[in-house]
Amino acid sequence: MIKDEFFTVLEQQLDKGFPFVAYRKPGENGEKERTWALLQREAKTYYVGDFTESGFVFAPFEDQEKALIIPAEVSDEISTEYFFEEEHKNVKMEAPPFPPNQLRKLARVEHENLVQKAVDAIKVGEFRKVVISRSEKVETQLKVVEIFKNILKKYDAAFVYLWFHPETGIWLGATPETLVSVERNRFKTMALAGTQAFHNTVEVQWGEKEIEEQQIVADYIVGNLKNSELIATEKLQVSQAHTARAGNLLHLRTDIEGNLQAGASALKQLIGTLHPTPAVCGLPKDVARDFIIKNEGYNREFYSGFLGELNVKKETKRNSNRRNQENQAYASISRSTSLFVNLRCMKIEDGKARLFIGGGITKDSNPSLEWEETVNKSHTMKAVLVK
Ligand SMILES: C=C(O[C@H]1C=CC=C(C(=O)O)[C@@H]1O)C(=O)O
Repeated sequence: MIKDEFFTVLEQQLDKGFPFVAYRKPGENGEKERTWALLQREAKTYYVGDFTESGFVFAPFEDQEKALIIPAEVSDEISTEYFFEEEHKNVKMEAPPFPPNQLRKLARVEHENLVQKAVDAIKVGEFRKVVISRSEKVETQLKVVEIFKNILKKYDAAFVYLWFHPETGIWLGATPETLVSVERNRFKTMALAGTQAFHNTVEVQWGEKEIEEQQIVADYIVGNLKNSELIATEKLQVSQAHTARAGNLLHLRTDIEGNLQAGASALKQLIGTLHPTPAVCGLPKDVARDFIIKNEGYNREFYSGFLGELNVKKETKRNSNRRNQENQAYASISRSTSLFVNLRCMKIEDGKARLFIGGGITKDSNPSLEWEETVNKSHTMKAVLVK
């Protein structure tokens, strides 16, 4: 489908009030060459049951039972060509001129106080790490589809999306974090944490605080996978932590992959094991989650939940080795899943954008630097709200 037609169809779907998602995946294998959309044919609400369904899922931070799905069988799929422009890639470090300074001062004090409270709780041994977040409302003159086009233009290394559902409203984002991808029985995940601003190079030094913060995430994921009986432990591969760019930011990342045991409930259990990771919640998970819910003072909704393709049909052409069929290509159909953590995202409310941003707190966190980090992270979405 040609680009203009693709975006017109999205606008029409919004006008009708029917659920849809448009997205582009990062990654190799030409995946980022196409932008896809799944358009539900009616306004009905569907929830994920046992994760054997096929479609696109959108799950909140807190209650996995409330994960919505746009099922493949009641939707139409369309796609258009890759849409990324090199000159838009470098996000300006200066934020666009919003919101008003007074509001920001108050938000800063509140955020720094909460970070300090978290540091104090860590120092007395209540938990080791917690992710503290906030939301911020900003003006935008752009229509939703124009914002999505900006996201497509700027962020080629992220999973980028525009989601609409009458139950959730409109969400957009450009996330650097994979929750899990599964193809046949092979799964991949990552431990992503630690942040610094990108200044034209990925050859950077990391401080002790960031190294520890990311190590906690990696150890947690690897430890839980090994204990879960869901995977073949001897096949688990864990990379060294390396620097990965996400727009105007850099993070530390460990890649983890392995083989998933067979069984209909394996994917559901794997997701339950991984979500929410200490990259968005904390450690130990339950105590950190309680601290977040009690203290953050707002509802995260779908921020730091997860989203993506669930059990979508994939056709791969292979050459048969059988003697009398030599070189004859045959297609095999498999199912693949690509789920991402919903970070660097926003919700459109009354024509304004509500941005969601957070950061990992450990015993060494400095409240004022943590505030600055959320401001830097907010630029990922602010940069697409202006022409
Ligand atoms: C929680 C967020 O980022 C996570 C992912 C990467 C780095 C993070 C950090 O350095 O704190 C966070 O754990 C967010 O962007 O809102």
